[in-house]
Amino acid sequence: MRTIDLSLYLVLDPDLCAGIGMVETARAAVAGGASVVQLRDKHADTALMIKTGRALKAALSGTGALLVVNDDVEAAVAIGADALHIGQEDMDAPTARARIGDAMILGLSVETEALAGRVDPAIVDYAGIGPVFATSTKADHKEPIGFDGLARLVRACPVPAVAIGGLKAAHVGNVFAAGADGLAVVSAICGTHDPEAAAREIFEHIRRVPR
Ligand SMILES: Cc1ncc(COP(=O)(O)OP(=O)(O)O)c(N)n1
Ligand SMILES: Cc1nc(C(=O)O)sc1CCOP(=O)(O)O
Ligand SMILES: [Mg+2]
Repeated sequence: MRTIDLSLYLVLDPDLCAGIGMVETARAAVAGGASVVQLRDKHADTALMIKTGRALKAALSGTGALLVVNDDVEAAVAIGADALHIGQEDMDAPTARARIGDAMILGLSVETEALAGRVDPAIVDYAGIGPVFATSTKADHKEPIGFDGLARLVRACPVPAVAIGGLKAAHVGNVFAAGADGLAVVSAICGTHDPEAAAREIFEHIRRVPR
């Protein structure tokens, strides 16, 4: 059984993290309560993804936090990442599963109710659902779905779900009320003057959610 604690899911951005770097940002966020760290670098080639991913894997070792690699299946396998995350336009889920084997967690982006209903729980372990709000972090994001849309997609989706897109600490209650298992954030942590404190603030909101 491939399981993942989606409660506080940090997605790294090399530009927003430029001050202290992605590895130090990840370390700080995990100290503040992040349960997952995704390496997302849209400009890196596979060699750089592998180099950064290995450094992240070493930094996360022993913390319990999981390392996810975005888009690059070859890098995910070479790093020995805990998970690969793909979008609808990256690769189909059966192909990704065949490439990563049975043990690695597979996450899939889902932007509509129809796509949520088509997720195969035998292949995909969690869904990234969004964008909840418009965000400048991802220029090519789809139409925002809001919390009502999030709730609809979560209901239609047969696997655990993490909400993404424009989310901040103040949204934690709405995210869990919509039925999601956690929130994925970039700018709420990356590039803040104190990523550990930023993560801790979100984590404290999560701890107070009645579950
Ligand atoms: C947790 C999570 N959810 C959604 C995405 C977006 O994936 P995708 O649609 O493939 O877009 P890019 O991130 O690759 O630009 C994600 N990365 N993580
Ligand atoms: C990486 C990503 N994927 C999205 C999606 O909707 O699939 S939105 C997004 C960026 C989220 O950044 P921020 O937390 O700074 O708004
Ligand atoms: Mg992608």
